Amino acid sequence: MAFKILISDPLSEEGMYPLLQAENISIELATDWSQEKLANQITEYDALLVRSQTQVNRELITKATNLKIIGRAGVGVDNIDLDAATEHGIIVVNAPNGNTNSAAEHTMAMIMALSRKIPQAYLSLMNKQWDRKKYVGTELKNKTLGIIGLGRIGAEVAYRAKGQRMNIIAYDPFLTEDQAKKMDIQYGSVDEVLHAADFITIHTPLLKETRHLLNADAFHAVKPGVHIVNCARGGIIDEDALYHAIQSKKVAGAALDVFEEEPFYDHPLLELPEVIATPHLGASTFEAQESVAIDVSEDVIRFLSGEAVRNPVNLPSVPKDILSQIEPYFHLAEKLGHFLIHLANEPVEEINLYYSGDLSQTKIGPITRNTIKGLLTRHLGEHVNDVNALYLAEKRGITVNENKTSSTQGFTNLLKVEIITKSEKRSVAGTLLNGLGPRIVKMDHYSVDVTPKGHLLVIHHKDQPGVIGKMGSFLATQEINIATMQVDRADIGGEAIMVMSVDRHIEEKELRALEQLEEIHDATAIDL
Ligand SMILES: NC(=O)C1=CN([C@@H]2O[C@H](COP(=O)(O)OP(=O)(O)OC[C@H]3O[C@@H](n4cnc5c(N)ncnc54)[C@H](O)[C@@H]3O)[C@@H](O)[C@H]2O)C=CC1
Ligand SMILES: O=C(O)C(=O)COP(=O)(O)O
Repeated sequence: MAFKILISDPLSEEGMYPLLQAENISIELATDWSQEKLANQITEYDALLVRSQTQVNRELITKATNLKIIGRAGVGVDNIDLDAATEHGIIVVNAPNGNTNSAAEHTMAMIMALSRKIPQAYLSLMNKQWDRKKYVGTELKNKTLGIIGLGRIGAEVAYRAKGQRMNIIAYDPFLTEDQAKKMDIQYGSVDEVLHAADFITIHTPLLKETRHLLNADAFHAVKPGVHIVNCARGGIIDEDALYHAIQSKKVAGAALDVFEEEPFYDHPLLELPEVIATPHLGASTFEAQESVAIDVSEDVIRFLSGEAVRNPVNLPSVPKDILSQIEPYFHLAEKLGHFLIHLANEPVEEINLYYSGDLSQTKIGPITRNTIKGLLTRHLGEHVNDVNALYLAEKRGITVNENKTSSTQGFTNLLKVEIITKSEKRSVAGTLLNGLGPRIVKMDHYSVDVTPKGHLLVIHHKDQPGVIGKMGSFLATQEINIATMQVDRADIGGEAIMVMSVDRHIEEKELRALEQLEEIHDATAIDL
């Protein structure tokens, strides 16, 4: 199958090399397309690659009926409606590491340009002014740099600023006092950072909690003469509040790379001589662009080839070593879910998963998602995937419970899936046999040994002589060949089951004809 990839923001050509080399992938550049054209054409594409410009909003996602993956060649995903992507089963991946250095270096360049008024002095010189008094700056040495958000970029900025002999005070909800000590920086709350810092730099994502984090109240709390730097996201600073804080001289200056609305030309902030600005250039280096484009291209290729991605945004990421342990169970889990849903005669209200043996020792979330995907696909179709499976279950009011148990029933690993409907409880259990692959080993309270593959026929019948013969004759008259057969019963002469694998799909009318046989209670065809 050939996949079509649309690239709607400028990506490094060298970084696209993995895509150009991949088989079955065609690329189209849409960097000059309007949002309207994008919305009209997006349905043709399997993957969309963007940076920060393209607005991947709900409207676009709703029209993207074939889209499977959105790749963000960079960190911030605030231009992508993640909820809409998840609801539509579209995985979002980013490239979180490739531009860290560049963003940190740009931040340092901004801090230094701001402290020494380099852009203003340059402009003045270009206007044939030789003004040495007006552009007297401040040293960084022994000044305090307040960092809000000490993630990848914030930490790199701290490291570099220490090279400038600055004192660092930082706040991050994940930063402990111990960690701060190890990094030889001071730990502080947001208020403490605001009070102590001569320069404040922000390195958080734009979230509900960080929107207008630096607002009029914050500018009220800062040290007079503070310099503000934002190379993270527009919207974290309230631009009007910053304008007033600079006008009132509470804030001495600001260096801004990002803005609430981009492109950003007409805001009064840009008319203030204390403000220096760049047009969102933090990640714009050859090195960073090549790196993020390679990372995101490789993840898109992995995903389209059915492999696990490295940098998922709307799925919890799983460390590589754990993923290699659990990936073999994905197939078993999906087949168990798909098998079990055929046994439900009423809407499912609850799904319980019981993990035992080796499985009780590992990360089970991704296995659960694959089980639910298998279960829901029967009625919801192929758009269910491990990105939206849990969301779709929840939307339908189905409760999903995961349990780890010690009861292995003799297997080294066992996954039992149970569904509860208004009036019944049905279950199926499977294992991964070393070297032999997945097996279904239990159906309700019956023991079986079935490879979850191909066309299966499940029969509930009365345990009495001749039933198997009758079944065989009936199938023979329909020219249905039996490949394997399993039988189990509760008690002699009581309720029994047969699970057969057969060579073709069994039609509904053939199932109903089977049920006309006296000893057969019900017959279900399951194609796995
Ligand atoms: N200007 C540019 O071109 C670039 C901008 N960025 C932006 O820089 C920001 C940081 O990127 P990374 O360091 O890679 O991300 P990261 O995820 O490694 O770090 C973000 C940190 O912010 C912290 N945080 C979250 N809420 C907070 C709050 N309320 N107060 C304080 N800290 C909070 C998190 O705990 C995390 O440690 C992102 O917004 C990203 O989009 C990234 C690359 C280039
Ligand atoms: O990675 C990020 O978050 C950035 O802001 C970089 O944005 P860009 O890819 O240069 O449009």
